[in-house]
Amino acid sequence: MSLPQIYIALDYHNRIQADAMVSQLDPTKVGLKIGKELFTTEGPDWVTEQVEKGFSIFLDLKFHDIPNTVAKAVAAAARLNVDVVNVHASGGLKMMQAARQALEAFERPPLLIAVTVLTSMDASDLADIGITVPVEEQVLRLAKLTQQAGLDGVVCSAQEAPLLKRELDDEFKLMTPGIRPASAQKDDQKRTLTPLQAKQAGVDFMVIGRPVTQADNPHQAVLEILAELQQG
Ligand SMILES: O=c1ccn([C@@H]2O[C@H](COP(=O)(O)O)[C@@H](O)[C@H]2O)c(=O)[nH]1
Repeated sequence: MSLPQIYIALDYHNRIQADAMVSQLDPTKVGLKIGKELFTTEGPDWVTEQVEKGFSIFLDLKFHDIPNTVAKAVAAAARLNVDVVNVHASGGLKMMQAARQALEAFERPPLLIAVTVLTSMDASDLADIGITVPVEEQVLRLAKLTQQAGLDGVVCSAQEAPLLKRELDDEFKLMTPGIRPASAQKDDQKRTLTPLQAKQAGVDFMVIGRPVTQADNPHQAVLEILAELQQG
């Protein structure tokens, strides 16, 4: 089964808001990205409801812990029949290998990807945590480590897609948040591209949240993004 090109980030506090949004979305056109806030409030049953409606789900819980804990968390996520799960690459090689191994028992495992450098960070944010190399270098380093651990791809900015597609296996998937239509505000995102630019940069999947969820007409906002992508 092929996965949708766009995942809508449902950063809502509870199911009342999220259900209202989901009812405007077409599971044949977009997937849903469920993150920490909604998952913590509504839990796995709400995720299962969305799977049963036919949506492809990216469960974006960004696990980052000791290898044993992450392996068990990733397996628990896979039992929800979601299509994509993730960890933080900065958890290290052994943590990622343990996560990979935990999915071996599944007949149809989700894609397992790792966050490189959050799209809300730039070089000065990296310097704050002691990383003084350019952002692209750090993203590439973590992406190579992720590939070495046998994962399926990374979360990165679309800005890094040309570099990663050049340096890594073409099958290695790129999931890119920080997507902003030209008219949208950047919010807390620092490394952004428009949907069309991201497509032309070679990304596999895009995550789009506020430009859709905060739009006056979310359904129309999705249609406009899909139309933009048809151009490229
Ligand atoms: O590097 C990352 C990793 C994850 N995210 C998540 O994607 C969405 C983006 O939402 P927008 O409203 O389009 O900014 C959000 O849920 C983040 O948790 C990311 O932005 N960057």
